[in-house]
Amino acid sequence: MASGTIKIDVDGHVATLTISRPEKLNALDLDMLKALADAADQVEANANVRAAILTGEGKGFSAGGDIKAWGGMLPQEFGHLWVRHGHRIFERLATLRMPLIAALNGHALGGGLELAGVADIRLAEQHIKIGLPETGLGMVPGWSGTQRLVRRFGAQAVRRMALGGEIFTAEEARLLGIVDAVVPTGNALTAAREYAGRIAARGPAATEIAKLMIASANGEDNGTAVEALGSILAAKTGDLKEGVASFSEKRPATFKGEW
Ligand SMILES: C/C=C/C(=O)SCCNC(=O)CCNC(=O)[C@H](O)C(C)(C)COP(=O)(O)OP(=O)(O)OC[C@H]1O[C@@H](n2cnc3c(N)ncnc32)[C@H](O)[C@@H]1OP(=O)(O)O
Repeated sequence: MASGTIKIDVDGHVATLTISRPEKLNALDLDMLKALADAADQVEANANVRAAILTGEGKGFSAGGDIKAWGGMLPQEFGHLWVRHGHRIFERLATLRMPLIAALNGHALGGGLELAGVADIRLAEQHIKIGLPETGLGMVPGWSGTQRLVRRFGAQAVRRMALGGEIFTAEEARLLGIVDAVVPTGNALTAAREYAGRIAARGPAATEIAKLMIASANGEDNGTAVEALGSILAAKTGDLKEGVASFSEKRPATFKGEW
């Protein structure tokens, strides 16, 4: 039986994904990773969705990777099943076509902060704790805490959390640029819905394109954003229509250079 689920609710142009394993503060094990990937696929397949929200059920956002799931894992399993697999799923979420807002209703620690880090905007309730406590367990941050979070939050903030074990309040995290705004306890989801409505009212195609361009400028994409934009552009040309038609009609293509 799966350990927990990701609940999906779509309201108008906004999808809300809720990490639902409240009795373990939404700690993430392999089942939960799979559920996150499935949820990303579902939301992205819905052409009506222009903004998404990620939040947690109960009092946690996510207390990170499920420490108890590590028991008995061989080092190579840890590397492949846990870390590399997690990378792929976090990358899937970071590259959702629509902006993603993390509504931090509770603590975001370790893998929970790495998960919050895939979002485009982070809104945190005032009482929550934010940190990367892994080295205190004899482990390193493994779901891009030393990579994506360094690019997005800056190396110094990550050094303080990962090397010094500092746990930040929401306000400290805001001052460091880790979260974008602090809201009263109980208000993260409402604030995220307001922000999502603001995004959804803007040009959806332009917003998607801008998200790709920002990822590229921030060195997050290994060139794939340029490839995605180039494919969209090529797909709109008359040349593609002619190329596909010529293939089906088994004749040489006659290109007119139609953009
Ligand atoms: C690649 C990724 C690596 C990682 O992410 S490593 C993990 C990094 N995260 C942490 O080190 C945080 C671990 N959790 C905590 O330190 C504490 O929790 C909190 C400070 C977040 C909250 O403390 P309190 O409010 O007292 O709750 P509670 O009784 O400790 O937790 C409630 C239940 O949730 C389980 N739980 C919490 N975090 C995790 C976790 N990361 N992995 C597995 N289980 C977790 C507990 O064990 C317990 O469950 P039970 O009632 O059955 O004992």
